[in-house]
Amino acid sequence: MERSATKRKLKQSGRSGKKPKLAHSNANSNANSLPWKTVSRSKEAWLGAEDGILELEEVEGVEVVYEETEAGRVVKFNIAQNHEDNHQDGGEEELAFGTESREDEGQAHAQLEGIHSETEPALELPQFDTENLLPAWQSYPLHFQLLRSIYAQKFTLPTPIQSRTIPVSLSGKDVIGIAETGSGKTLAYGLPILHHLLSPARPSKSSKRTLKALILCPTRELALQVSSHLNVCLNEVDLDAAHSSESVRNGKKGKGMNKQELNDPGPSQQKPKARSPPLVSVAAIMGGMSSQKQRRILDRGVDVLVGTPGRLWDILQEDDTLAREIKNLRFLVLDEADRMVQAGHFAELDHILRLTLRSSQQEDTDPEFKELDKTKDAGHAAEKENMQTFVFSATMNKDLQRNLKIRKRSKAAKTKPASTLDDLLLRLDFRDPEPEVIDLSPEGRVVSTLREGKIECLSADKDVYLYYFLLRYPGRSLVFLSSIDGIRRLLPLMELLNVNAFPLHSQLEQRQRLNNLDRFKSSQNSVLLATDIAARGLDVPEVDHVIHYQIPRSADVYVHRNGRTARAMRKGFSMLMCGPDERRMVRALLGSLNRDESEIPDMTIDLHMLDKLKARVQLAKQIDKAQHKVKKENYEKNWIKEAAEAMEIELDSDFAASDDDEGTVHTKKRKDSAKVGALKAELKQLLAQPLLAKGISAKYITSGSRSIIDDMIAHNYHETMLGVVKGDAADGLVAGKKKKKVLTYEEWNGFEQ
Ligand SMILES: Nc1ncnc2c1ncn2[C@@H]1O[C@H](COP(=O)(O)OP(=O)(O)OP(=O)(O)O)[C@@H](O)[C@H]1O
Repeated sequence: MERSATKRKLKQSGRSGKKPKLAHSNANSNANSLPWKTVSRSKEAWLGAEDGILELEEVEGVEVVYEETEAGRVVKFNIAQNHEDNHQDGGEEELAFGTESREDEGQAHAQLEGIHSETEPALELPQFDTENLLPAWQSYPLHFQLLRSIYAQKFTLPTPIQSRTIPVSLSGKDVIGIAETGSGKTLAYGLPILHHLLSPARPSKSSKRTLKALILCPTRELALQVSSHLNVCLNEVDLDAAHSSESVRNGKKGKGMNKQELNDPGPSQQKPKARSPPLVSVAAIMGGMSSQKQRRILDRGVDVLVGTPGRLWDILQEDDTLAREIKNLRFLVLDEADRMVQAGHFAELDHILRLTLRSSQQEDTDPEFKELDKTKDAGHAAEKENMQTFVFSATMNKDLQRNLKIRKRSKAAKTKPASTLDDLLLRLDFRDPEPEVIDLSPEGRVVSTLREGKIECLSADKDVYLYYFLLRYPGRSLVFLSSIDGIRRLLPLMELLNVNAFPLHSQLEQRQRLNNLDRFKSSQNSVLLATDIAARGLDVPEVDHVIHYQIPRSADVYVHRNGRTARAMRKGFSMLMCGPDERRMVRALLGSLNRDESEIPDMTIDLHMLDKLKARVQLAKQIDKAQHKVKKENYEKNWIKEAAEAMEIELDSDFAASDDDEGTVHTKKRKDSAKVGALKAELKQLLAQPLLAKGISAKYITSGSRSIIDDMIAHNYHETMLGVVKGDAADGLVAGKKKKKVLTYEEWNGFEQ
């Protein structure tokens, strides 16, 4: 049974004592056909604990029956019809990949029976006391559920891109939004979409909910993150817990409100008694996860689908219903659109976008999908006309923005396959004759809270400088390398040096990727060695440093990599490691951002300390080489033997002789591992020795040419490098270079530092 992998049992209902009425399920029914419900998870959950479990599903009121048949023991499931009883129970959990919010009884019940709960409008809409609790959000007429969530997340002020985008989107316009990394673009498009879906229901006769919003993202992590972000806004909020000891009034925290006031917004604004708001279901689909489960979620029907083009196109090729729904979307979002083309999803994205064109734009539509158009009903046709398109990125060139706005779609762009991002975006069929371009990208595309530095060194010395930086400035550091091989080489070195490092690249399994992100996130002093799959959109809170171990291949990549730190107006630091052969690239890269190399100051390096670290790194490299050699020899020998056995051939007498000579082999193996052992012991000793700055005495903290006692008393001593003053990486920048112009968002302070 597919679900047994989770080691959880299906659960019988009836904790209330009443025996549920049972109906035998179809003889062919299997675990997949049961009424699984997805459990809404917190935004952090997918990056959080629980051993990489991404999303949970639960099933209630199911009895497992074993029948002895001639073919053996057969499992059957009986589904209880008494759902009210079932809802009093806990329900069992299972790994899956979709999420739904607000499973109130009526809605879950309706879902089991295939009746959409949007058929009746809500009786009385509850309100939220925006005036007192979120004064800065007062002018945005958002659904109370969203406001409650915004309040619970302590988003006191809308970010600039949110305050510009939300009113425009709510008025029905298409938006092309460009704003710096970490500036809250997800909610800039997410809140208007959710508001529309949560707002008083329009009668719906369909038995299953149909897709209303499609959000396309370039990477799996980003797709999961976006769906989690939206689900957090839909989760039931406990305002008591969210602001237990503090309150927000007039944009200030901690003043003048008590718990009772928070949860009791006044007689006219009581919580609803009769009915919860309409259900909104947000699901994520992406490669690397069970397509069967993702299909099941789609079969149940979702309102908002977040996905990567590759997996979505795979599913679409077999799922005409979904293709039809995409043809009738209410919202289409391209998040980090420019990256999607680079991620090798070009063709898939092109196919998907073609589905969203109106008939008048469809001369070149795939014949496979043309048929689908004939089946659309009048209601869908109206939706199709209404589709709102949102294109968001932190990087989008001005020409493209202008062309998108004036919809410069040449005949060639319509008929030829798209070959560049510009072509692709120009294919978008904006329903709005005047899409709104909101460009808030800062000058030079540098986020105001980001400080930048560089280290110029020989390429062969980068490992030592990196190790120096990581020890000198502890924190959460995201190190970008340009190749997976580079990560594979660097990771064992870091491990041997006791650096808390984890890899992230496309050749890891999805679960490993998420686990590593989780481990990186859960330690305050950790290192993520990543390729550019982590460059876009990833919202890992509080990344202190971004390190460009290798120079990014374009200015956009530099901007997005840097965007993993200094998010939501927090401080952040980015460091370029530049080899002699890379200087030209750095100049070109900064030039294309209208910036000068001299704007990025050098880091000061304590050469005495660097020398000490050099010895450690060299030893670690020796160990790694020796271990690698042993592993390689074993692997090759085994591989040849296995291949020979499989092909039933005899090995060369030399090979066989050397193999037969067990004594020699063992002696060699012993020698090799003794060598590795000795080197490891040597490194262990080196790592145990304190790192002392020049002039510091190891024996007497009050002696030496520089005493560290004062630093110790002031709690300002460096924990690993004794005698070095503790400080941020930005404190280690060589002063006197041209200072970067600091741009401030006067209207938005983000989080408190
Ligand atoms: N109004 C707000 N106030 C404070 N923080 C916010 C607000 N809106 C969103 N955030 C937080 O800011 C962080 C960045 O948001 P988000 O991931 O949407 O940024 P982004 O602009 O899409 O970044 P990127 O371009 O790197 O993808 C998130 O942790 C989010 O929860």
